[in-house]
Amino acid sequence: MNFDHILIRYGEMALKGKNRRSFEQKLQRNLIRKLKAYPATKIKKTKDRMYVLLNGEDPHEVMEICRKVFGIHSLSFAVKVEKSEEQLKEAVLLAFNDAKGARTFKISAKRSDKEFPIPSQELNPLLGGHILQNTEGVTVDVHHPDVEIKVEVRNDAAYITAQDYPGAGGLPVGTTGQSLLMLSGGIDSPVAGYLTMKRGVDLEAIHFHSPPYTSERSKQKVIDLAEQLSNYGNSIKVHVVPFTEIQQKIAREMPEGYSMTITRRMMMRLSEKLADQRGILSLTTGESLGQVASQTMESMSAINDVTNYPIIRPLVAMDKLEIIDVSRKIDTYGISIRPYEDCCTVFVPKAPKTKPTKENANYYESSVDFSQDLDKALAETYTIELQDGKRLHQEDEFKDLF
Ligand SMILES: Nc1ncnc2c1ncn2[C@@H]1O[C@H](COP(=O)(O)OP(=O)(O)OP(=O)(O)O)[C@@H](O)[C@H]1O
Repeated sequence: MNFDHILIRYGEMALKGKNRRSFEQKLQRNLIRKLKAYPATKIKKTKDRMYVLLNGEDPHEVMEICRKVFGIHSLSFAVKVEKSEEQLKEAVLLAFNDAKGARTFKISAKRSDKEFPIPSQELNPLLGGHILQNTEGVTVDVHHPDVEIKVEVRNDAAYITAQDYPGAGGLPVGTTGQSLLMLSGGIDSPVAGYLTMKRGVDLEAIHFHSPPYTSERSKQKVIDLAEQLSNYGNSIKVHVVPFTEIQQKIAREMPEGYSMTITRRMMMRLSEKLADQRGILSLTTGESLGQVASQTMESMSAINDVTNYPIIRPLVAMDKLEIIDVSRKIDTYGISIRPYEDCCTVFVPKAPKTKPTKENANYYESSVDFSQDLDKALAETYTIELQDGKRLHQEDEFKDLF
């Protein structure tokens, strides 16, 4: 005997009133897409739940994928069996054994089929006794069990549900619009992307690359990060912007103390232009208050001054250690700490202004025309697409988008 379906419980989505139907449909579509490699699976919706029918696919592999899909509060394996004592016993033991390390359990049986000869009060000790006989060092705890096994004897069959696995939470990706993630090779921006997706946002990413100062390997690192992020949402297009000439011009013609602020302002301008071309309504960054010179209140104000776009900063109130915890959980940490330089670290001034003003930045920029450089960088931008942890398209397939 093995589990034949996975029960999916919604979280916050259940609160969404009138929009609930469209949230459910999005979740269903996202699940179907993520489970493409398991073609026998089917998704079934009932009034307040969803089920993945496994039809012989590996339960644990499918569970791993479902646990990364946003919009799910918790999941459990379940098995449908004939209404016989033998089958019920086998099924509860299967459910108990799935809860690795559980030392205590509780059976909660319900019998809606009153024709079934064993009443619920008798089912609990009967099935519990079977688990006790077939395990060692395990006890029943009806108040705080490690695992609660639910048994429902219905008219058509009996259903046994095993332990709860926590889901990824949040809202189904694609229900709250799109954002352009400014993705560096660092620890923070991939985490910001993950948390933004968790709020139901579909991501595209922009990366500023400065060859030969930054290497192919540093670009590859960013692609690997986006690839990893694509496991959690829809496909992610990474737009790679050649940024060398702009950075050289800043280094040549702007006061050194302001070069970092002005570099960021150019990145913002380019990101806004690209988002606008793509019909995307917000930007997302990995900025967190107070971490580095570019993230003081004054810096953020001077950088933000060049755009009216809403900027999502999911990390703004998080500690570095909290950010690292998330990056470990989502498997981006190992990629982020590869030692390849980012364009900002290559050109970093010895003493960046920690309290720049927008007035000064505007004044310095007004003496040099950057508009053609920005247009050129955008015209030479190319795109790579990642889906479900794999690269989808070659770079030049998207050239005609710009
Ligand atoms: N080369 C880049 N391409 C795209 N976005 C970038 C790049 N460099 C920085 N950013 C954006 O600016 C934000 C702030 O960068 P900064 O270098 O100040 O901070 P950080 O803490 O090092 O961030 P991260 O860990 O994400 O690199 C990043 O989180 C990212 O969103």
